[in-house]
Amino acid sequence: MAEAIIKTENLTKKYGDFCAVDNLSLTVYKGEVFGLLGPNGAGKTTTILMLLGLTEPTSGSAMVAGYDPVRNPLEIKRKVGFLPDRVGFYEDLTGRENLLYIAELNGLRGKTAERKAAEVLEQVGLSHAAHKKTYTYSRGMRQRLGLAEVLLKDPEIIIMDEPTLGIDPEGAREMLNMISFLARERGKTIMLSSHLLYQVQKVCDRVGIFVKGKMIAQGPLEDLYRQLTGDKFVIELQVGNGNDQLEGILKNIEGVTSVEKERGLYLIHCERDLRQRITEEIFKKGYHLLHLHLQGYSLDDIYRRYFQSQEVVERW
Ligand SMILES: Nc1ncnc2c1ncn2[C@@H]1O[C@H](COP(=O)(O)OP(=O)(O)OP(=O)(O)O)[C@@H](O)[C@H]1O
Repeated sequence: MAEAIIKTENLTKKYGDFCAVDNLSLTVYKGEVFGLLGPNGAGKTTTILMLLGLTEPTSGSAMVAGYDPVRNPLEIKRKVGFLPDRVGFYEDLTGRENLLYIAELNGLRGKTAERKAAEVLEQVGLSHAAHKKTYTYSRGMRQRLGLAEVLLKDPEIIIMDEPTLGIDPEGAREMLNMISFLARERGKTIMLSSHLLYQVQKVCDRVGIFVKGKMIAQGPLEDLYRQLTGDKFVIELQVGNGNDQLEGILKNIEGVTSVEKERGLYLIHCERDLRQRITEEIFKKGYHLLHLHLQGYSLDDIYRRYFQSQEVVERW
């Protein structure tokens, strides 16, 4: 069975009467990428700060890599690397010099420190900029240098607050690839927070969805999607020459459970992925296919359903 490496029970943080994190109970397993997802102000950063022992919970408890962040903040600092959403450096030093400084603070010196700095710079794709002063770095480069700093410590767990925020799409993709690599190839456990749902969904094994301090759902995206829709598959179809018979034709396909029509788009609910079968049938009947799409386990779909329907949010 997978080993829990982060576990919180009824973790709560109040600022006066305002509850920033409300009875959070979550488990993150060793080696997984867990996404803490939700809009701005949902309580993601506050949760991270509690896990790092940087702010005390009002009530509830947390266990991170076997330690209680309130009682053992130094152990947590040793085991957990943290990449904040804005990383600070000594701007007049080069990337490499900044790393050597951090290496020294972590007890690494001389050739060992230099070797390690070169290694992590290589890992984050910054070798070419190692000798440039950090004030010349772009935001994406700063994030990568921040990650290099984290990797110097070789932590068991890496927590990242909005790792792709403000980075161009190419840079964001590279950052996400690095996250995947660190989890899959290096066995790191990664928790990241984000409100950029479509971006991070590809790398997260499981996600927790946060709204107004409450975690309203957690699990693999696929499960969350199924819980929400109750369907296994929904296929969108649009044809150029639809007529009254089409709905009946679609309903008659074996495996189709129901068909809805929404502004010229047919939503075909099916027991399995019937795209090929549907395509064959509509061609056979002489319809012109304009659009055929299997609604995926997209976080955007989940986000829309949870957040944009005020009714649902209130119910939760
Ligand atoms: N020190 C504080 N004092 C009072 N309220 C705070 C404090 N820190 C955070 N909050 C409030 O707690 C709520 C949660 O903030 P938090 O930063 O955890 O959200 P978030 O999900 O990380 O969002 P963002 O991405 O915008 O940082 C917000 O409404 C914020 O204004």
